Amino acid sequence: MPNQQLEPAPLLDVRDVTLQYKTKAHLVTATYRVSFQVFKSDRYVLLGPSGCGKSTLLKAVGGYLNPTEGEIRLKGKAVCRPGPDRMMVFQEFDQLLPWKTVKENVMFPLLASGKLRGKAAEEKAMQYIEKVNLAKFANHFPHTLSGGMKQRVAIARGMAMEPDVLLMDEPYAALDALTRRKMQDELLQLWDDTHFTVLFVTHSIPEAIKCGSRILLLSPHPGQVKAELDSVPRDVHDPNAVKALEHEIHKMLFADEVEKEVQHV
Ligand SMILES: Nc1ncnc2c1ncn2[C@@H]1O[C@H](COP(=O)(O)OP(=O)(O)OP(=O)(O)O)[C@@H](O)[C@H]1O
Repeated sequence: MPNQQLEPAPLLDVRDVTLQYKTKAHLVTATYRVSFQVFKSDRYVLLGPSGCGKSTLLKAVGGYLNPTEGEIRLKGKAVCRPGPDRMMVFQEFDQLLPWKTVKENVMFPLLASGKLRGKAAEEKAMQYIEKVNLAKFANHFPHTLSGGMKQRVAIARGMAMEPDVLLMDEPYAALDALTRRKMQDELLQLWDDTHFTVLFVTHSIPEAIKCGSRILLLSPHPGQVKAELDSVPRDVHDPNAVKALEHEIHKMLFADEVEKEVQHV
């Protein structure tokens, strides 16, 4: 038998996906024929200007919105509804249940989905609460935590389900710059520990380069794929390489606007 080198199958395959919202007065096309593939352990970033459909794409991968055109497959199976194999972390701080402690919040989806029960759910929850450095706060209620800590609980809750892919919608958008940087470092540390697969939405170019391994650039509304790039590998500590990629991405994202501006002059 010839020794065939097979390409690994993508974990997530988004193919020619057009997403639309039907309102009473309008039909809004959020993305137009977007395709990309996410492989196991990718830190895959959707990057683009406000309104280009990043959150809508994430919602569709989450199964909350079905494509008008195209198809989304996870491990080869078409996505058509939400499922515990895709856990979503939102940007809002108040995504935790205020009447439950940190531990109870993290246990909640494990119990509600029937994935684990009793002591096993508690142990799994504690394992991830420790990973996000909140063991001391396991019995605290959300209102006693800072915004960054609440966000870590939300991440622990998503990760405890051990989904095939963790979906994060601008998870740090509402944090101050210092906490944001700390949270980005923590995300990367968690990734070093567990190599989870994450699909991450941001409109920050530096955040995409820092946190992502692959970056999909989307055009302004309606979002179409402009390019797909590798980020700067994390073992390359050359600030010039980062600056050069930032510049390249900026040029690609805003090239049309520059052309328009030039025409106006
Ligand atoms: N529920 C909705 N009903 C109608 N139109 C919507 C709805 N949600 C989003 N849109 C529209 O779809 C387009 C894409 O929105 P989306 O929120 O996905 O963009 P985004 O890239 O995530 O933006 P941002 O970076 O500002 O969060 C926008 O034109 C938006 O106005």
